[in-house]
Amino acid sequence: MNPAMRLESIERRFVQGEQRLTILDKAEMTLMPGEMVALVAPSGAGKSTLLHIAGLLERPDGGEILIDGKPCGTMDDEKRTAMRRRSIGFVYQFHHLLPEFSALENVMLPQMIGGQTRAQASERARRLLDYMRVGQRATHRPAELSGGEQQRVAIARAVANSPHVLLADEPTGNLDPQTSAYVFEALTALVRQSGVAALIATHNHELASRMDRTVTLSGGLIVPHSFG
Ligand SMILES: Nc1ncnc2c1ncn2[C@@H]1O[C@H](COP(=O)(O)OP(=O)(O)OP(=O)(O)O)[C@@H](O)[C@H]1O
Repeated sequence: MNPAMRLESIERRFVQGEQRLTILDKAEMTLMPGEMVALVAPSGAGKSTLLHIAGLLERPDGGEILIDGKPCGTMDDEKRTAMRRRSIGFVYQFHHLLPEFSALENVMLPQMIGGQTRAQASERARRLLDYMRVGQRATHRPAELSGGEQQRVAIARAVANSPHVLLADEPTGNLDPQTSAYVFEALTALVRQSGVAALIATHNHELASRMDRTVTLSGGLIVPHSFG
């Protein structure tokens, strides 16, 4: 089986005034299809930076990102955008849904941008919203949904184009513990059912311990993390 994503020798540095920060220093990681990996690291360690690089939103200073075996480092911006739309789904801490569109339309949009017809997009969006148990709220706009419902819609949108890699940055970070557990369960079920490879940054050790493995950032490297 080929890895869904492979990070090779990734480097990322920031210069801020006198300060030179090395966030990633020849960092390596392999994500296999269907694997659910927690990324746990202190604030400021570089979790978002890593997710942005893995998601082709930001270019590293060095190294290579392979999605489904295809190297993305030398792709121009247009090809990277196409690869991102086709192969990568994102979930953020705050849902980032488009406020003027309904839940259904929010899940339809990426599919229509990807070339699906309105009817195809609508059918899949309905199925995904039902699966996430927010089907009854399909016509609601984001402001008319609870925080947990917004996140479940955002997860449905992230997987709408059947990505091979799902990247999530604190997906339950702004939810109360009970809602957080509920949203996490729905996310896990979707990951298991779809076979997508998921890398999920979280501060929640309990949720992290329920994933297949946990990694952290140390000395610019991605290393296995164990609790305790
Ligand atoms: N564009 C930038 N310019 C300079 N420094 C940056 C830039 N982006 C991030 N950093 C620095 O890199 C470090 C890692 O930031 P990042 O947002 O990846 O951390 P994080 O682990 O996601 O933190 P948190 O858990 O607080 O969200 C931080 O110290 C941050 O200040």
